[in-house]
Amino acid sequence: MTAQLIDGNALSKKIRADVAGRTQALRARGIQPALAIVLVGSDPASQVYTRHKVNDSTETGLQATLETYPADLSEEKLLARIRELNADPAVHGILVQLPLPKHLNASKVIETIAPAKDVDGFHVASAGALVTGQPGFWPCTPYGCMKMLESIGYDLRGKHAVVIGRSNIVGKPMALMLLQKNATVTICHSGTTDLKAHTRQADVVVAAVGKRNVLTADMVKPGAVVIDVGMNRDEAGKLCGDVDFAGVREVAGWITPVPGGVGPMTRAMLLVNTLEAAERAAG
Ligand SMILES: Nc1nc(=O)c2c([nH]1)NC[C@@H]1CN(c3ccc(C(=O)N[C@@H](CCC(=O)O)C(=O)O)cc3)C=[N+]21
Repeated sequence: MTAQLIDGNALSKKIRADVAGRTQALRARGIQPALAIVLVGSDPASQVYTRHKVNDSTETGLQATLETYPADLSEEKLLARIRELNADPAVHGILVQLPLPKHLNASKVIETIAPAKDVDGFHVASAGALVTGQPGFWPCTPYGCMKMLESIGYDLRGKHAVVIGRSNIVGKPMALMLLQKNATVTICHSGTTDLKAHTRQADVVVAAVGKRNVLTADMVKPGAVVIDVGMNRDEAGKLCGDVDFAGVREVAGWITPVPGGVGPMTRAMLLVNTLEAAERAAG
């Protein structure tokens, strides 16, 4: 059996079209949804990513401004700028691109963003809202993974989901989202003994480690859904995920590719969150 592909490019296109429609409706009410992206330093990858985010936004009718600051920007100045953006009623979403230069305390910076504008979903208040099921913003990557499961009509109730990775921005929120949909959830990590024993039981595996070949065919139950959050490069410099795609696709029922899987969905969910922030502000 060869797994069916969950096409993140195609799904993100649908989501962006929906965002564009809702954005038009807001604009007709005189409200222009707006995202402020803050980039500190000149890391080339971050420059590419933030440019993508601006283009995605503009294409869907959202307004996005990219503010670039020198790498030696003081924390005091960055926090002051965030407070200004918090207070600006024309700005609905604030995204501070990560990683930040080392002299800046990333948690302090994120906690300074007003939770109502935290479209990345990284603020502790957003994390708390996810834990308790209250309205807030969900981190874009796991949120996008949930949309991928939804797109194939997958009912998580009673299913066993295994998340590999426990980061604050992917693994932990992913587990909570799966739990909210009534899956039985296991979180595996670097301290897990016998990872394969867990993944072989799983109906759904989400690989979010940041290392190649974390999940190979022998670790997957036939027919399982495999979601690959990884973003790595192989020895030829080609973008690849955490999953041995060629092997696992022969065993799994569904699989997400890299590129063209979770990445485009992450970007789409940022647009959804920004629009949602503007809709909430509009009442
Ligand atoms: N505050 C903050 N929020 C973020 O969401 C954030 C961040 N900082 N820092 C960096 C990471 C990385 N990230 C990506 C999202 C989508 C793709 C993406 O669309 N990838 C394409 C491939 C792009 C390529 O070819 O390089 C794909 O998988 O198909 C990549 C990377 C968001 N991040």
